[in-house]
This record gives sequence, C-alpha cells and structure tokens, in this order.
Amino acid sequence: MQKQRLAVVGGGQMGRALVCGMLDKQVIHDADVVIVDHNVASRQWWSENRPHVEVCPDLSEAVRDANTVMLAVKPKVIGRVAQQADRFWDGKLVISVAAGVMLKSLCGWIGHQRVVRVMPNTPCLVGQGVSAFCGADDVSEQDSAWITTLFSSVGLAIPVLESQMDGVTGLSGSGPAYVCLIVEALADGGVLAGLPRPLAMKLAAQTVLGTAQMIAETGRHPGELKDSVTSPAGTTIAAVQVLEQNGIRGALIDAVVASARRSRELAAD
Ligand SMILES: NC(=O)C1=CN([C@@H]2O[C@H](COP(=O)(O)OP(=O)(O)OC[C@H]3O[C@@H](n4cnc5c(N)ncnc54)[C@H](OP(=O)(O)O)[C@@H]3O)[C@@H](O)[C@H]2O)C=CC1
Ligand SMILES: O=C(O)[C@@H]1CCC=N1
Repeated sequence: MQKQRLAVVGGGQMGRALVCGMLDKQVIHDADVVIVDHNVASRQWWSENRPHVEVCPDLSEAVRDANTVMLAVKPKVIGRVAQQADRFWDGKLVISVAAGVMLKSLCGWIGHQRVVRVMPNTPCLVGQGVSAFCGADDVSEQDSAWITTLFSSVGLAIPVLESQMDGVTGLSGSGPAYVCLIVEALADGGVLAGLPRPLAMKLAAQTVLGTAQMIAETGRHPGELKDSVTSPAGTTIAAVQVLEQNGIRGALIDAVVASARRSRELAAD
C-alpha cells in the first residue's frame, strides 16, 4: 500500500480523540500526521501533549504533502475551509467528521467525489469509539479499506447509508454526553447516600462500562439483563420504579431524536 500521510484540519476535541487514539494504536505514526489549527491554544495543546506531531496554522502548507485530509472543524466553517483550499484537493481522499454536512455539499466545495463522511465519537480516544461512514461516488474499495483500517483502530467502524447519518449522530455521535450525564448523576446519588466522591465516581463508571460490555459480549437483551438484577421486593425494583415514574426512557428517546433533528438542521444552516 502507498505510504499514507494524514493532514487533520481542526485539532480540537474530535481531532484529538481520533488522532491520539490512532497514534496510540500505531495505525499512524507521529511522522505521518500534520495537524492544522488556527487556534493558538489548540496548537499549544498538541505541542505539549504530542510533541513529535507536526502542527501548523496554515492549511495550504500542510495539505500539500498529504494523501488523506480529515476535516474536523465545526459544521458552520467547513464550507469556508473546503472552498478556501479548493486547489489542494486533487488526488486526495477527503474525510469529513462534521455533523449534518452532506456528501453532496462536501463534494461541491471540494470539486471531486473522493469524499467520505464519518460520524465518530469521543471514546475513540481510548480505542472504544464507534464510527459510522459513507462515501461518495469516487471512493474506491481501497479507500474504504483505508477508512476501515483507520477508524477500526479506535473502535468499531461501520458502513452506513447517508440517510442513516442523522440517527447515528443522535445516538452514538452525541451519546457519550448522555452517558457522562448518567455517570455523573449516579455518582451524585452515591454521594447523597454517603459515599466519598472518588469511590462513587469509580463505582458509577465501572458499572456503566461493565454493563455495556456484558450487553455487547453476551448479546442478551438489556431487558433480560435488567431482570437478572431485579429481585422480587428487592432494592433494584424500588429504584426502577423511581426511574420509570420520572420518564427516563422517554427522556433518552427524546434526546436521541432531538440530536438527530439538529443534525438534519445543520445541513441547511
Ligand atoms: N466533539 C464531538 O464529540 C464530535 C464532533 N464531531 C464533529 O467534529 C467537528 C469538530 O468538532 P470539535 O472537535 O468538537 O470542535 P473543536 O472546536 O473542539 O475543534 C475544532 C478546531 O478547529 C479549529 N478551526 C476552526 N476553523 C479552522 C480553520 N479554518 N483552520 C484551522 N483550524 C480551524 C478551531 O479553532 P477555533 O475554535 O479558534 O475556531 C478548533 O481548535 C465538528 O464538525 C463536529 O460536528 C463529530 C462527532 C463527535
Ligand atoms: O454536538 C455536536 O454537534 C457534535 C456532533 C456529535 C457530537 N458532537
């Protein structure tokens, strides 16, 4: 395979989770990556935390030598970034991780169809992310294989239809925030019940981690696994009653749908 050089435009939250995760898994190496970020604080973060990765403020310089360019800037600026650099995209595979921004728009700005839209999530930082992707017309099998190699190094990489991208964004793209709220609230509950904060946080995070792993590894339905915790007249059913009275399932369903709706709106912004 041709040697890959990756330029990442936008070294913020998602750029960091992806690149640091990929570097840790050694699917890419320090010398093969350049981060482009106009934000001084962001460039400083890279210099302090990944001192061997090249960082620069200038898009043109970095893109020149890359054969893959990942755009990890906010949806409202991605059009400007893509058009600003339109003469650089020839011969390069372009990846966008921007929520809501459609392949049709990306290809129009970039001027070719070798473009992949990916919706990753922040647990890529620790190799436990999930990234859904779809490609435009000129993405080759070799390109798809490279995308799969890159993103499966930091979690699951799943090809989807573009029409599924808003739902993916609502569920797994935004999902780490919902889970963090849940972990934080569980820890608060532990503190209210008298546990020290560090112990409560450890118990909350490990309970979510272990339960997710149990669901993924056993393939058993979450309802069945919930029943296995719930003794007749026991502690768990008393808590489940409180959660149901407060509409936890409806709130989570509404949250996913609200994020998916916002993703659809971003396409039109
Ligand atoms: N965060 C997440 O969990 C996820 C995010 N995404 C997508 O990832 C993309 C990036 O999000 P996120 O990482 O959270 O955003 P951040 O704001 O954390 O990172 C973007 C970085 O790019 C910089 N930047 C903006 N414009 C330019 C430019 N023209 N040239 C160079 N650098 C630039 C920003 O600087 P400055 O702030 O000064 O403009 C910032 O440092 C978004 O499109 C989002 O939809 C997708 C999945 C999950
Ligand atoms: O909040 C956002 O818009 C981005 C996209 C998915 C997760 N974060």
